[in-house]
Amino acid sequence: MPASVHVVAGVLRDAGGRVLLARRPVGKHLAGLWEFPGGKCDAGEAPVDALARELREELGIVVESARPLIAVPHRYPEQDILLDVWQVSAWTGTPHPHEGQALAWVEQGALAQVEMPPADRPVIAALALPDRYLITPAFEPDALDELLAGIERACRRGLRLVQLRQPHWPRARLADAARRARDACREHGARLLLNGDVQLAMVLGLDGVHLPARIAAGLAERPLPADRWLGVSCHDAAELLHAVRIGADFATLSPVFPTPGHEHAQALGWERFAELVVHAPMPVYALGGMEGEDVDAAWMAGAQGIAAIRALWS
Ligand SMILES: Nc1nc2c([nH]c(=O)n2[C@H]2C[C@H](O)[C@@H](COP(=O)(O)OP(=O)(O)OP(=O)(O)O)O2)c(=O)[nH]1
Ligand SMILES: [Mg+2]
Repeated sequence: MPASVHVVAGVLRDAGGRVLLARRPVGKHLAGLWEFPGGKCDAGEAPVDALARELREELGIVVESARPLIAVPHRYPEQDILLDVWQVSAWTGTPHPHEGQALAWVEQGALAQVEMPPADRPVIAALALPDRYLITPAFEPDALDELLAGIERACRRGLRLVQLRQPHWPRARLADAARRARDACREHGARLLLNGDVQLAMVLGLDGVHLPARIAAGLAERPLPADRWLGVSCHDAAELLHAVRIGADFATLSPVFPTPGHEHAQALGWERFAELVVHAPMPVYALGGMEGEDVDAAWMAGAQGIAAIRALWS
């Protein structure tokens, strides 16, 4: 089988946060579909250089600053590609269609309705997810108020994705906590996922669920509708593959570094983390021993960002 084609593409946003899409010209692979501008890396060309060249050729702009967003391996009947998408945060010049292609600035929330190539699905998820994912620390059931105060504080500090995780709480108490956490998160425009309990998450109208690997392992298909978020905890290549199979929107992969309570687990390190993530066609958060300042390292290793308990709680 031929090696996969490395394709780089850029996400450009206007002042209102809309994203630039280009229409693939007639006669090309996937003609007529809307894509993030970009194209194939030349032999031996670094991805960041290919990105700059493609955006100069196709749009007439000069990239000043960019960082990796997500790389999606995808198998088309015609060829395998690695769709390597970058967030372009600064450029000079004004994007013009240098190759006769139609251009459009599209609201982030409307991207899912646009006809894009199938490889772009996970990119839309990556754009909708933040770069920090808070997992709540363990509390005693009688410390519900303290837990909620912490969630409030986290939301006020700008956290926009929260996993409520209290695996040992009685269900009624957990339901109380989830209801109140849901309202607190909503008020701040943050999303709340419940660890482990699909049914309770649906009954309470939460934004989604996060499944431990052992629960995900027992599923053959996605356990909740497409309009909710499904995250899965993964620790190796097989678990990532299974998460993709059951239609997860994103995963955590851990432990990147050793953490208290998980001393027995072999830490991956960034290098192994990156090797695993590049095969996963979904956003993956780095988890395990993360500090706030690890976000950049996580991006460079192909992650969506970091997931953490301790570092994002206080
Ligand atoms: N640029 C881009 N390509 C995408 C996206 N999604 C997706 O599946 N692709 C696929 C379509 C093509 O098979 C491949 C990109 O090839 P291309 O034809 O645009 O490459 P290129 O710009 O270098 O054009 P050419 O010189 O080969 O004509 O990646 C996307 O969002 N942006
Ligand atoms: Mg192109």
